[in-house]
Amino acid sequence: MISTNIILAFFSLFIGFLFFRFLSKTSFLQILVKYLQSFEDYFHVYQFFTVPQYNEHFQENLLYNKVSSYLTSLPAIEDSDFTNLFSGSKSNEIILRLDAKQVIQDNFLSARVWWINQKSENDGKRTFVLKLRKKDKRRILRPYLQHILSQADEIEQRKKEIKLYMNVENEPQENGRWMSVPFTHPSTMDTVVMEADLKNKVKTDLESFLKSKQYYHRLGRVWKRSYLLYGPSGTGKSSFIAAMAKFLNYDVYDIDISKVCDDSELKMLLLQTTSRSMIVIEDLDRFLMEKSKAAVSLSGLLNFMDGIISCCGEERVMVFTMNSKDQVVEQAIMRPGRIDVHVNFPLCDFSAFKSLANNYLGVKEHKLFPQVEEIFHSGGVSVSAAEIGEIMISNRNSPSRALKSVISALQTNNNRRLSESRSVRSGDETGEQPEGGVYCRESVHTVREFRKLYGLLKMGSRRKEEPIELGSVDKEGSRHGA
Ligand SMILES: Nc1ncnc2c1ncn2[C@@H]1O[C@H](COP(=O)(O)OP(=O)(O)OP(=O)(O)O)[C@@H](O)[C@H]1O
Ligand SMILES: [Mg+2]
Repeated sequence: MISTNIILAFFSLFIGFLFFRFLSKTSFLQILVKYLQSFEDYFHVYQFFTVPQYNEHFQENLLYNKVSSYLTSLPAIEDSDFTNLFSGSKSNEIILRLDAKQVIQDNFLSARVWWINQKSENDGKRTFVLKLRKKDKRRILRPYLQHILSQADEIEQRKKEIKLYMNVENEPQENGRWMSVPFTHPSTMDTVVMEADLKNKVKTDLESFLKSKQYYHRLGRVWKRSYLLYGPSGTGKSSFIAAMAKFLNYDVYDIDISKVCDDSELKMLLLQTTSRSMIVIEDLDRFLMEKSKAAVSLSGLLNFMDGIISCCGEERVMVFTMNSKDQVVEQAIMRPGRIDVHVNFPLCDFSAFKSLANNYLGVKEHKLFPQVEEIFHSGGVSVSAAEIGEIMISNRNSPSRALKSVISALQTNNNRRLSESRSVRSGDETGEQPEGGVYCRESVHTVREFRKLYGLLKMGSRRKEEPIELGSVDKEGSRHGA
């Protein structure tokens, strides 16, 4: 009797095991859910809305294109039983498109809607048909269409090829005072060597700016965000501008202020920029030092920075660069609201060196690394990522040779710095900086820095906007990161 029970127990376990295996290996559950849903759908009243490809005058219906972009971005299209694959405009891009009569489902505000791709058998014209439950229509139709429009805009923005605009002297071009070329700078957020935490903070800041349209409008403020990238020459400021533009997929308007003949032209240049663009003024410190000779006045520049002349307060990011902000006496430039985020670009330290070795030489570890680390930690090294990068590029076929060259360059640099500091101590205090004029200090993260970022993320709750210092700075404006 006991043995029969044991056999029965084993048998039911075996049947149970087979059943679970059947469920996990087949789509039985999916089929069941699908049939249950179709059964439920049977008991609703539906409304249909068509979005034809052309209007009655045979003009293209822009809404059709937007719906098409939106639908191709839905995860549901990947999950449908079959779908069309096409190559996109970029070389490695593959686009999924609905087939004729294909239906896909979308969810919005907890309601289910369906899109049917119809093709007329008579004239081949296409139409998207939106099917939704009558009881949901009043609640979701308008917000859903708005959602489609904004999503489609975002998709278009991401697909757009970005351009670099430069201001030209005297001769107005097709784009007014701007001349444009495709923006092909190879730097990206991945290739710029920078402390990971700092890079993430800037990315988060940019993302949060993109989402803040309503917030800025509610405050009656121009929807712009200004960044100051400062640090010695060759530390990656311009490369980072390119990376930011690619991250946002914004066109870049690079203003050469020496080519601007007066304040009104500067205004004009700003007015001729499009929304969703990045406006760049490099070497702002140089302009400030030579402003008595410059055609643009300080107040013209301040107005420009405030963006008060911007016609409609549309989405713009402004980026300024400086080698050092210590020399800037015009604190009005730095006033909170004019420059919102300060990002420090320090000279190279050991961890930045390791990232460069990884990027440029494909080397993560090497027996010469401890020697390089020792030189960095002995202090007094002042080299930029650009200098190290150049040595690595010219020796890229032999990582060992590249590292030896870096070591000898660091040692020479170190000795030079030592002898210079000795001569300064022995009374030769001319006030001039050594060649390169750059310093190297260890990286320090202050609690304040994190608090500031935290404040930034809670932008909506801040009463008084303050500039945010990303990357801590010591007295000499140097900090390290990788
Ligand atoms: N942090 C970095 N990460 C990766 N590459 C860097 C970095 N800094 C500099 N480089 C390399 O060095 C070169 C010069 O960098 P970049 O022009 O961005 O420096 P910069 O700070 O703008 O200098 P400057 O103040 O002289 O204009 C570029 O080719 C870039 O690839
Ligand atoms: Mg530069």
